[in-house]
Amino acid sequence: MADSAQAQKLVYLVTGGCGFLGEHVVRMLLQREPRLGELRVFDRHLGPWLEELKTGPVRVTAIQGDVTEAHEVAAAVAGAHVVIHTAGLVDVFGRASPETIHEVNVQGTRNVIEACVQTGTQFLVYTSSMEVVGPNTKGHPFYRGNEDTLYEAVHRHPYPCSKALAERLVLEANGREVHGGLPLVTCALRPTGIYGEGHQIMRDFYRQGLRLGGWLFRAIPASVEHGRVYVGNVAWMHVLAARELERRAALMGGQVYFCYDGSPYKSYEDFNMEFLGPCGLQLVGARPLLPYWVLVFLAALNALLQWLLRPLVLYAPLLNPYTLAMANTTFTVSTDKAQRHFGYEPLFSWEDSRTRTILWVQAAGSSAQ
Ligand SMILES: NC(=O)c1ccc[n+]([C@@H]2O[C@H](COP(=O)([O-])OP(=O)(O)OC[C@H]3O[C@@H](n4cnc5c(N)ncnc54)[C@H](O)[C@@H]3O)[C@@H](O)[C@H]2O)c1
Ligand SMILES: C[C@@H](CO)CCC[C@@H](C)[C@H]1CC[C@H]2[C@@H]3[C@H](O)C=C4C[C@@H](O)CC[C@]4(C)[C@H]3CC[C@]12C
Repeated sequence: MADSAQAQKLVYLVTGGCGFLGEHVVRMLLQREPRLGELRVFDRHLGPWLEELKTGPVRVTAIQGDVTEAHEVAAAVAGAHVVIHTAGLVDVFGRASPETIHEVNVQGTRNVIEACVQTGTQFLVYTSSMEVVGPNTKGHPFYRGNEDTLYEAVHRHPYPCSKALAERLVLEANGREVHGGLPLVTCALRPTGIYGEGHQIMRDFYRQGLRLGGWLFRAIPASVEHGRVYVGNVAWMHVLAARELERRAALMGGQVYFCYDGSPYKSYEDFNMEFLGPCGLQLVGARPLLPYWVLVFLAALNALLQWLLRPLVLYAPLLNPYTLAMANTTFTVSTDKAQRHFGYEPLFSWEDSRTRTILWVQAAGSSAQ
């Protein structure tokens, strides 16, 4: 007799499935979801690596589409059992306009929810962000916080504003009746800063260090702790949450979960050195080389230049008032809610996550030369 895993094959849709996190979610589903019958990968830009997945036992369907186009989303969602909505415009550098960020992150999410309701898809996992909570614009520390920790969430930047609005839409949609009469079950996962294979900012820091002869210069005090999580564990948490939403709908529906693992709490720069150090870079200075007010001045200058140059050229450096505030504010998470609600335990140890990331940085760095 066929067991239940064989009896019911499910159709999953991953929006943003060709992004940094999305690719890991896609690969994780193929490796670790026994009930997977078809995997739809929806993205504005499809990756060539998808081709190699099409030869495996699970049907992989690549769909080029835009989450801001409601009809494209509805066509992709129709017939899917589960949607993992990870597509988003991640921009804290001022590359995209606030309107575009809102359109993709908020309207795009609204389109996904409405598509679920119209077509009868019952389970929706949303990739939110720690930034729906903080760090806030006042620089208040969030130290080993959990989902119930009181914190003054004050957003001004378009990216966290959009993620907070989108998360609220997803949570409020929990319980809505979908086509066919069943209730929609939703939850939101809030990763801290994700790292791992495919992390473009890490690669950029590496290349910058190489250009500077192997040196990086400390700008942030080592005492500021920043939460980070390995991409493989974030992907695993999505797969588990999606799997358990059906069985534990009453418990998980409408809930948020911080996404975390055993990665050490460190400053943003010291954490990056865990990977960049073994790749030959050195971080100069036990303390920041420039006084904080100089960084504030440089960040403000960058913002001014960005505004002045906008009609002519896109000037979007790493340092701006928002990224400086983020890097300079302690924000760390410590929680067992995901473990209690759906049995999440990190799949990759810190040592494993570190080794995998180092190997990737080395390969990404050498391919750039
Ligand atoms: N990177 C992090 O540290 C981090 C932390 C917390 C949460 N997140 C969230 O995780 C998700 C994935 O982030 P990422 O770091 O992998 O970013 P990414 O830019 O690598 O991936 C996003 C993907 O979404 C796709 N996309 C963007 N606009 C689209 C549109 N209009 N229609 C269809 N597809 C579109 C992109 O092509 C890309 O493949 C985002 O929702 C982000 O807010 C990221
Ligand atoms: C002042 C610089 C000296 O070296 C350091 C600047 C670092 C910043 C570029 C990054 C510091 C914190 C990062 C963000 C954080 O990890 C969490 C995020 C949440 C996620 O939803 C998207 C990415 C990001 C905003 C991430 C972006 C880069 C930083 C601001």
